[in-house]
Parts: sequence; C-alpha cells; structure tokens
Amino acid sequence: MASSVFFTHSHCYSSKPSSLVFRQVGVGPTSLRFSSSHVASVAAMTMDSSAKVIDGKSVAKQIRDEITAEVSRMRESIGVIPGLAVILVGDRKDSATYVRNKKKACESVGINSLEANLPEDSTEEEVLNYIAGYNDDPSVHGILVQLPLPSHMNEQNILNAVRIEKDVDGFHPLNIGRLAMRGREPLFVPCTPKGCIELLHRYNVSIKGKRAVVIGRSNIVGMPAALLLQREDATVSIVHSRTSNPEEIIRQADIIIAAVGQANMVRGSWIKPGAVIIDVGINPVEDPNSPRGYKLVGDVCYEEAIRIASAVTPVPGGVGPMTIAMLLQNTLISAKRVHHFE
Ligand SMILES: Nc1nc(=O)c2c([nH]1)NC[C@@H]1CN(c3ccc(C(=O)N[C@@H](CCC(=O)O)C(=O)O)cc3)C=[N+]21
Repeated sequence: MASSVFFTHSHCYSSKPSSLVFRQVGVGPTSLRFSSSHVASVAAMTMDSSAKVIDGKSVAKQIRDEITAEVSRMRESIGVIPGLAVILVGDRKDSATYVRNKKKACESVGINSLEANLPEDSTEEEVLNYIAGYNDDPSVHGILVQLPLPSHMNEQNILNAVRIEKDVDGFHPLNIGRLAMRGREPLFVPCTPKGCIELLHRYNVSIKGKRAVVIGRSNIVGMPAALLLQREDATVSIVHSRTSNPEEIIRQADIIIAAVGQANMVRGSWIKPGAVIIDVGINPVEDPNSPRGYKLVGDVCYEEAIRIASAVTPVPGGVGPMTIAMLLQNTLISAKRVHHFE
C-alpha cells in the first residue's frame, strides 16, 4: 500500500487542504473554511464526548466464530468443506498483504483456501484460464480476483468470467443489477458494503427513514453501499468528486459511509451532531514513529468526528476486518447453497 499510494498529511488539524478530490471542483481548503476552533466549539455545544467506537475488529471476530461453528457443522453432517480461490495478478504490496490476510482468515474458520499467484505480465487469457478452472472445480465455492488488476487487463472481461454462483465478491454485473432492483435478490452482496451494513445492524443503528450519505461512487464500495442503504429504506444521497456542495449534503446525514480514499477528508464541521459514521478509507500517511514509516487513517478525521458523531468506526479495526469476515460468510453461503445445506 505504502509503495503505491502517495502520502498525505497525517493530522486533521493540518493547515494544508484536507481534500484533493474535492479541491479540484472548487471547494476551498477546509482549513480556511472551518478552523479547528470552530470544530471545538461544535463539539462543546453538543457536549458529546461519549461517541461510541464501532469495534469492527471484535464484531468481525464474533462473526468468524459463528462461521467456524457453521463450517464444522457442515463438515460433520455432509462432509463438505467450503473452499475459496483467490487469484492475485502482479506483486502490489498492499494486494499481497490483503490476500495473505484472507488466506489466514480462511484457515481460522476452517475454510479451504486456494491461491493462484500470477506474474504482473500475465495475459488476460491466462487469468481467464484460471477462472475457468475454478469455475469447474466443485471444491471451490467462491472465486475472488484481487483488484486492482494490471492496467493491460480488461477488468470487465475478467469479472464477467467468474461464475455467478461463485461470485463471492458480488461484483458480477448480474449480482449488482439484482442488488439495484426492487424485489430481486443478488446471490452475493459485495463484502465491504455488506460489512458496513452489518456493523450498523449489530450496533442497533436504525436505517429506515434515515438520511444516509455515501461519499464516493466506486463500483466496489460507494455504489453498492448506496444501493444497500436504499434497500434498508434510508433516503440516500451520493456525494462524489463532481458534487458542488458536498459539505452541505454531508451535514444532513444521519448515517455517513465514507469511501473516497482521501486521508482525513471529512472534517468534524461537516458532521451533523449525533450522526453515525462508517469510515471505509484505508489511507497510508507518513508516521516516523511507526516501524513501517507510515500509519493508516480513514477518510474521516477521526479525532474530530469522535467528538461530534454518536458512533464512528476506527481505522484500522473498523470496516477492514468486516470485509474479510463477509468474504468468509459469502463463501459459506455459497457452499450451503450448492449443497442444499440449511
Ligand atoms: N476483489 C477484491 N475484493 C476485495 O474485497 C478487495 C479487493 N479486491 N482489493 C482491495 C480491497 C481492500 N480490501 C481490504 C480488506 C481488508 C482490510 C483489512 O483487514 N484492514 C485492516 C488492517 C490492515 C493493515 O493493517 O494493513 C483494518 O482495517 O483493520 C483492508 C482492505 C479488500 N479489497
């Protein structure tokens, strides 16, 4: 991750602009618009220093325990062990780390994991061949192609090749299409957005009738997160790099899902007192005190948010671990479905 992403400033109260994406579209440096003293006064006004930390790490652990029990019940009663195949193309450091974590997570719950590591200069056809092999392998119940793929590959061709019954990432257009339609059910819901909603559920945050704002419109997080919130009867807005008044819209949100990939972009002053914040961002920022030389921060300025919001997910330890737990859950769902195991 650190190798591929530039570093931004690490502290919320930096005098530098906190937004690069939004700065392009004419929103000025946040420090000019909202001083840190303004932020402090908002916090004092609401007198809420008791915002809850939404502990994704421990919820993910709880879910992994539930999955472990189900995997062993399935193995004992029908002799089937769920299997997940992960295809990694190239040697991006962050991708390799994620894939390693997914493999460890599989082992921890008793799911079989298969891994294909293909060189950066592989052809699209070679990747498609691996997918075809896993599509036909009955011991594989889920197939995940780690993104991003090398730039010479057509992501759409590759994601379309994954059998929809094994599309545990939920990225197949038919799964996304069903997610978008009322009265239809996708076979799989994308892991990161599913993890966000699961956190809201497990923390008893009601979604129905609430104003939700999703920041970012990516295929893998923002868009499906907005669809899921809408399915839960929230009134949903999507804020993106071309939104003319992002802060104004974000300030109306009872629930914020931030998924832009900009360190500390969302400031305390953008947050409605009492809002619930799910921070999907995982951004490396320089940190000389860390042995790695960097640390991870979210898209939301945590120190500011925690004083104003009623609940916030930390980074790390928030959405990240949930993403992996949902991947395991989707793999289990897939295996149960093909084997008609309730
Ligand atoms: N086909 C595909 N499916 C994915 O689900 C997918 C992907 N491609 N490409 C990249 C993103 C990113 N992603 C993460 C998963 C777990 C953590 C995670 O567990 N993070 C930990 C700590 C991470 C650390 O310390 O390095 C945390 O936030 O606490 C992060 C990021 C899945 N992704």
